[in-house]
Amino acid sequence: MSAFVGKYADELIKTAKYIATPGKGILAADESTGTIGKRLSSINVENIESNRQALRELLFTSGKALPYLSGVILFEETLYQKASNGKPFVEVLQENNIIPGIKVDKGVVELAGTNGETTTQGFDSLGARCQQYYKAGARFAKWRAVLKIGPTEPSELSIQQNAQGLARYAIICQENGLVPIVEPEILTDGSHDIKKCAAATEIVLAAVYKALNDQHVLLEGTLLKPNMVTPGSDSPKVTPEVIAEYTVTALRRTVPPAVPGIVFLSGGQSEEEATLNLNAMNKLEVLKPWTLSFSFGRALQKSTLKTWAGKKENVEKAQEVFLVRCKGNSEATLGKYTGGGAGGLASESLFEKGYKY
Ligand SMILES: O=P(O)(O)OC[C@H]1O[C@](O)(COP(=O)(O)O)[C@@H](O)[C@@H]1O
Repeated sequence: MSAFVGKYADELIKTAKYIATPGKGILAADESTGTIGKRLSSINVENIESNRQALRELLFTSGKALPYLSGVILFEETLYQKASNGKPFVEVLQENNIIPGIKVDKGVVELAGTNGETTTQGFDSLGARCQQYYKAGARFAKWRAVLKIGPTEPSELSIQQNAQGLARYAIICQENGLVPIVEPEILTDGSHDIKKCAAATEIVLAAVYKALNDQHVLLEGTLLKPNMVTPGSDSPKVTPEVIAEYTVTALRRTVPPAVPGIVFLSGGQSEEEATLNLNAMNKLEVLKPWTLSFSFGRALQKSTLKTWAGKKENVEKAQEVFLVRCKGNSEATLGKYTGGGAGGLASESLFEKGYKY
């Protein structure tokens, strides 16, 4: 069995490697219209295109924060939007050496006969959409599979369906020049301990890499976006060092060294927690053959969003707050974060029970 080496192979490898540059990470700004609506309503801002554009412009023109980013994930609407000076967002990012990426999944649907487990939709004309997105300047993609922990979950059905789905998505992206970010997110909901999360994470990742291999995916041209291994949201918290130990162990057991980078999701952790956990992983003195970095949505944007509050006069202040988070996470990719980033605001938990994206 060998990997598919199509016409984009060299470019895929180069792109994935660049995104995984130590000291840089990904801003996940790919919230679908429904999800961004929730974020905007938290600051009493209406979910209309001009407000979505204004938020994205604030982020993408945060001059000093941009050197800490290697990629930004966009939602389709944003890929074709422009800054208020008329420059397409794609160009704004490229000029700052940030690779534009695109969310290509279409959300999740329930798997019949399960206890609320899901599979991800979006295969219809996926190849054609990837071609269009490549033409528009995207060079990587994201597809999110969602799994949960329960008495009998994740079930074998959900593990297999989601692994196959991620692998099929990944190879279609590679055939069309986009580096696939493979995201099997195990939700943090529940009262389980960290060991249970570790076991679920290992089982899921092992299935994902088997499926990627079966579908001839070129691992060197992919990135992984996993959950960190933590206790369930209804269990007592543990230190970043414990999270780091369990997370890195699970990854070392399942993710091949051919994968250049692992970029974590934040999954409802507070901004500060997510940064401290990433930092602790990078401080661990064990062999880690991949870059460990971030692809945070909420944990990069929450305090920025609050500071902005939808008001033009707050843009500059909000960009300063965004810089603090980006710089802190950049330091965390090198194990050099000393903490205390943005004060109280950044320590608020972003977790919502049974969160529907
Ligand atoms: O359900 P949606 O709209 O795709 O959004 C899911 C969000 O979750 C992510 O995959 C991870 O975000 P978090 O870091 O906030 O957990 C984002 O990339 C994405 O915006």
